[in-house]
Amino acid sequence: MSANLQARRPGVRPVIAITTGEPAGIGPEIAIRAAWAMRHRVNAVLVGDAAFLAMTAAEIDPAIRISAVTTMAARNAGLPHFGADRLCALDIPLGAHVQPGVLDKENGRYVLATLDAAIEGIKAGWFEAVATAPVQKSTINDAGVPFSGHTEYFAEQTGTARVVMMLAGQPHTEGSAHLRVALATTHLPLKDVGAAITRDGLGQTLDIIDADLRAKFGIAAPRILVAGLNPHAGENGYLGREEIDTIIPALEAARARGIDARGPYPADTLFQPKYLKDADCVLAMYHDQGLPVLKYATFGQGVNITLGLPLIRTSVDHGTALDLAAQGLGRADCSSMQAALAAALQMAQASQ
Ligand SMILES: NC(=O)c1ccc[n+]([C@@H]2O[C@H](COP(=O)([O-])OP(=O)(O)OC[C@H]3O[C@@H](n4cnc5c(N)ncnc54)[C@H](O)[C@@H]3O)[C@@H](O)[C@H]2O)c1
Ligand SMILES: N[C@H](C(=O)O)[C@H](O)COP(=O)(O)O
Repeated sequence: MSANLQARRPGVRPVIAITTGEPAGIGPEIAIRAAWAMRHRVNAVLVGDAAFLAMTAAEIDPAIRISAVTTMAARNAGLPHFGADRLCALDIPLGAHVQPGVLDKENGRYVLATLDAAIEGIKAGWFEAVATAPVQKSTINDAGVPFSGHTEYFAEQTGTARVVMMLAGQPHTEGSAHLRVALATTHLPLKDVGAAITRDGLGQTLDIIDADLRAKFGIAAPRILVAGLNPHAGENGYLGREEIDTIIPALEAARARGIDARGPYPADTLFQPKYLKDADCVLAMYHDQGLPVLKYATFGQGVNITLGLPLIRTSVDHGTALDLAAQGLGRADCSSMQAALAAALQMAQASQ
């Protein structure tokens, strides 16, 4: 794991960057609403085009005031102190005019520039953490930059060889335990998943989950339940050999290192209270094995957390919702953005 990039400022209220995401989606709206609703708890700085954000904020609520800071000013003098009567925006100029709900590849590099500014700001000590609003992965690719997700981008930009995507949330069903689902692979075509699951890779993934659940979530002895890859966890090799050849040896090696990793369990029956009640995290083998379950249970309240990074990064559990953005402001729920901000704050405070 790379050295921690964050400056430690004990006793100082953490400043959280909110990258405002795809400008034609709901990102700017939910970022503004969440930051404004939580301004007495969190020092949030919106990262995006300050004029566009001010215009959007004025339409949401004329009481919202936004003060702009340029990256040059922040480089020269740091971020100014700002109170709870306003939001601060770190100004990153748009590439093109925004029409809500309509993607424009001319803004693909703008979105990346907001992520780069957040990383620069964490390294420079302007921010303690970043919470990201959703981006449209295809638009960044259309702009000529290969991009599969924030998770991979933050890993690359911080020189981190392996990170882990974990989504967490409180299920809507009353009485259900808090659910955390981590992924052994992230944004990959399904045909490439099998080859991407290796003993070493799984071992490193389990090490990261175990270490971050201890350090960032205060869980003294994390218990991780691991799903198989194949139907019925391979049915003793008759429905696939990845469990026997890769997953079971990786789990045995992890247990020998002191990690409480159990499985592989058949993924179709793993997500039931009997197993989940004593688990701190479920490790699914691929995106659509784990996330549909998590999102079915918690959609709109969940948080996406990148484990293993040398900085704190959280995000929402949903995408750009272009369908809602096209209908105008006021349709999107900002609860997940608020949860992402709260999680970033909690982790930043835990690491001070
Ligand atoms: N953190 C991220 O950057 C992130 C996360 C997920 C998806 N995405 C990207 O978003 C784009 C669109 O993805 P998608 O269509 O699969 O999923 P989506 O989450 O944007 O939309 C799925 C459905 O949920 C609804 N929805 C989403 N967020 C909502 C909110 N806050 N309030 C109310 N309803 C909401 C939408 O209207 C839609 O009906 C893709 O490019 C995807 O890669 C980004
Ligand atoms: N896999 C995430 C989800 O479905 O919610 C989403 O695509 C965001 O991924 P990044 O955090 O890597 O952008």
